[in-house]
Amino acid sequence: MTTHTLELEPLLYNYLLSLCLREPEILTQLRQETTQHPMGRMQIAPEQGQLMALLVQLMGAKKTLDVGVFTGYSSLVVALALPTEGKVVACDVSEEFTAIARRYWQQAGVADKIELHIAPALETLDRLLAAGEAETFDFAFIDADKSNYDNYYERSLQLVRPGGLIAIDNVLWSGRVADPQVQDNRTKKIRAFNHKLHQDQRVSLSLVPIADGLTLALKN
Ligand SMILES: C[S@@+](CC[C@H](N)C(=O)[O-])C[C@H]1O[C@@H](n2cnc3c(N)ncnc32)[C@H](O)[C@@H]1O
Repeated sequence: MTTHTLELEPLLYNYLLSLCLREPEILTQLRQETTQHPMGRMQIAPEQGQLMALLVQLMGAKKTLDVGVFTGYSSLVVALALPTEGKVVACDVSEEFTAIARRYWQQAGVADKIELHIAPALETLDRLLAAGEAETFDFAFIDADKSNYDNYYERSLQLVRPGGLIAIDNVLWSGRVADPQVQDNRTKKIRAFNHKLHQDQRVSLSLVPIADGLTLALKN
């Protein structure tokens, strides 16, 4: 979901973008088209996408998970950073949103790297585990329905190899997690999830205050 990095003043945020962003034209086109979409705010921020691409490159990742595709920014930015033989297993429930993603994957020439599963992500992740794919993934990005974050995290923790990375989006939830007055279910779920990860000795942890907050959990 797009939120400007932290509460940066627009002047500083635009400065940051102007000096850090190296967004390929195809991603700029996708971002601009998605901005016009009624649900466009669900798209990740471009500086966050660039960080994810850098992490994938740094790890030499080949096999990745994208939980929550929408119009395809996160899957496309990762697919572009993968080697030719790389693969993204992408999960979403919406044919309508992912039709846009598919169009951009084709245009970018990475459609054959991306395997889209239209089904509740939990079912897809369980099918991957049942098919013996535990510990075969290098990287997972979690950005679907917040009520299932813990389930997606637990499945991803089984699916990534030791030394694999799980990135979880929206963990700062526009600041609502820090406001004790906010007690809706989604906020409470994210808050509880953040507490759990803080204690979770199975991973090394960093909560990166980029966009809407991106937790990085490295499987020990
Ligand atoms: C925040 S958007 C993902 C944004 C995307 N990562 C990007 O870079 O633009 C969340 C997506 O999760 C999908 N979603 C919601 N519930 C889901 C579920 N149970 N299983 C799989 N996908 C789901 C929605 O259809 C939506 O496309």
